[in-house]
Amino acid sequence: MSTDATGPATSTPAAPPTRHPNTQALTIAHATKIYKARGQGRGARVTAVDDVSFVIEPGAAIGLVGASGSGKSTLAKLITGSERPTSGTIRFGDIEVNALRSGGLRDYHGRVQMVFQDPYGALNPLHTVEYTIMRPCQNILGLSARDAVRRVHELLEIVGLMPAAQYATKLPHQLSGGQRQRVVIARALACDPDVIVADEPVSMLDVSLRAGVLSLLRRLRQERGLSLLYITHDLLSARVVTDHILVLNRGRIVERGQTKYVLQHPEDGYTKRLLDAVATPFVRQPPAGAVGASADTTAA
Ligand SMILES: Nc1ncnc2c1ncn2[C@@H]1O[C@H](COP(=O)(O)OP(=O)(O)OP(=O)(O)O)[C@@H](O)[C@H]1O
Repeated sequence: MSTDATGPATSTPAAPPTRHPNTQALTIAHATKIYKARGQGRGARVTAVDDVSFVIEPGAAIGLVGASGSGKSTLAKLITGSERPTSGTIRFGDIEVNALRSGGLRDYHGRVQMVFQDPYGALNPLHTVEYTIMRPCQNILGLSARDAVRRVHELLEIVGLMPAAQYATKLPHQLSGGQRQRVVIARALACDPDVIVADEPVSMLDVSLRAGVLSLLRRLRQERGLSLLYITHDLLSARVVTDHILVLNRGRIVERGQTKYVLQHPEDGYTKRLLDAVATPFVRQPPAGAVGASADTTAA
């Protein structure tokens, strides 16, 4: 993986699928993040993440679930290296994320990619789909312009935007929310990451578009061996894409285990309240053909 972000390497051979099996675990050990509290006077502090430890094994899909303000996004920022923990460590294989500086951090971002909540704000309205996805192919993988275009088309097909040529020339405002989120996911896949951290990736989408994006994430994980950290306040969607779940309350993990088991047998009162806030009968016994069972891969 190139550390040179100055532009495409014109002598790079044909754009191959550069996927290599991910063998690295992402290890979060005793991570704590304390901020100065906003608007609460001098010296006031808020502990956004409090002594959190877990491991994302290669190919695992972990759900990080909690109500608003529980610390989910802060934890995502610590994992992607955009914030440093007050104490504790984040490691990817033998890489200590907190110690990375510009070039190392750029390489790390090639391996651990983020998909944000807002597909409307995540894309530059002036850039075509092709240009948006090409840039990481060139900057991080070092592909030539021609090879990057080829890879863009391959990625558009992977995320179900077909025919790729039709979508490549579009601007964001010409796409639905679900299609935009697929472009965001294609961009995240462009540099062939090992891990995707998806922070509420469907919460801003119309309900009718959510199933398609969730099944895409599930399929990508199965087909490409990606590890996934799926962050949400919505236990139903976590059930669709994750095997294991961590429940976060006020920065602390209050419950963890297999997703299906935790949803059926919650032990912590906070998890029970989160579950009560959704359609409990659905969680316990999903009907055939429900969102969680959908194999939809259409470009919603
Ligand atoms: N930069 C910051 N400065 C001060 N406090 C912050 C900062 N970022 C987050 N916090 C506080 O840390 C706590 C956790 O916030 P965080 O955004 O991580 O929660 P969240 O679970 O992602 O919430 P939401 O689902 O609403 O996005 C909150 O009390 C929040 O106000």
